[in-house]
Amino acid sequence: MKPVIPIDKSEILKRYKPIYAKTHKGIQGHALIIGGSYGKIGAVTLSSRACLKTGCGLVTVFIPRCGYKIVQSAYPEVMVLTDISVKYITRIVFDFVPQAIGIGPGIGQDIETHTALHRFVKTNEIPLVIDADALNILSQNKQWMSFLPEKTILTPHQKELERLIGKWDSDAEKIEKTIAFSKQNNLVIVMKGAPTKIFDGDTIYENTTGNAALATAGTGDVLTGMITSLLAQSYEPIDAAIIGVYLHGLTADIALPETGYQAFLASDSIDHIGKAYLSLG
Ligand SMILES: NC(=O)C1=CN([C@@H]2O[C@H](COP(=O)(O)OP(=O)(O)OC[C@H]3O[C@@H](n4cnc5c(N)ncnc54)[C@H](O)[C@@H]3O)[C@@H](O)[C@H]2O)[C@@H](O)CC1
Ligand SMILES: Nc1ncnc2c1ncn2[C@@H]1O[C@H](COP(=O)(O)OP(=O)(O)O)[C@@H](O)[C@H]1O
Ligand SMILES: [Mg+2]
Repeated sequence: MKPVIPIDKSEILKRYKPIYAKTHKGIQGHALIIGGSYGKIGAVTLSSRACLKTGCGLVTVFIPRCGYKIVQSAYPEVMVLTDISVKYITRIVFDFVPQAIGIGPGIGQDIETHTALHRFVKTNEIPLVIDADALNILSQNKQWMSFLPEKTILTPHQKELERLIGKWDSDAEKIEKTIAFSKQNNLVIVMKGAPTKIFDGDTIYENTTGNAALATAGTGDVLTGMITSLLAQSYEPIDAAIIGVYLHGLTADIALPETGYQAFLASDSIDHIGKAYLSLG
């Protein structure tokens, strides 16, 4: 097996592109975040704010109708498109071309959402990040994997990973199965945990930032927004995954002296994205 590559500051500086002084929102990338369902609009709200705070120029969310006022009043900077259905996503339609799409936070597993996801993956060619319940739906329909754009980024936590690749008996077997899954389907796998590992075939990266403060609701939704943002800003999928995971962990390291482990919230992660960027110099 190849040596595991640590994701540290030097690895990030090889990939990070500082902002061009004459840039404008029209070339900073337009990201689309698709997700939310009745009671889980918070997931896509967090994701969309994290996406903006990570630097892309425009962010639109596609959500069920029940989330319209929630997202619009929480974050006026985010644009909102709604499904025809009130509580779940049933048909994904949008009238612009995003540079990247993040799908899954809070999307739920209604049967009509399965159909909507199937229709979406069959036709979508835009760089993609898949998380949460969209991963769980994909796990139940593994034949859809062949529709995904190459190097689509999947961000499973351990349970979601198990649903995707099946159970393992040891850490070594988990790694082997994840490499095989990444290779077979030509995917970037962000295996979330402590620490998070990223698989690009048999090349494995291991994050050096982050701490137990991140063990709280919505931090994964934040990560999805951050990686989608970087993808929309024209980073290669592997670079978007690596920089996203590093900055996300760093938000918790920077916040820790202020919040301690217990009082840290996913929103604190978003609030510290700026300082995480500044630490890159
Ligand atoms: N405010 C919100 O609206 C929130 C919505 N969420 C959404 O809720 C839906 C369900 O997601 P969940 O992940 O909670 O549910 P899942 O059922 O997918 O996963 C949680 C289960 O996995 C187990 N597990 C094992 N190892 C784990 C690990 N390392 N990390 C996390 N869980 C591990 C947990 O104990 C639990 O049984 C998703 O669509 C998600 O986006 C969550 O993100 C929480 C916040
Ligand atoms: N003990 C820990 N140390 C470091 N990172 C952690 C720890 N616990 C959770 N995380 C990170 O927090 C995030 C949790 O994601 P996820 O389980 O999808 O949360 P949610 O679905 O609630 O948004 C992942 O990025 C994971 O790596
Ligand atoms: Mg999650």
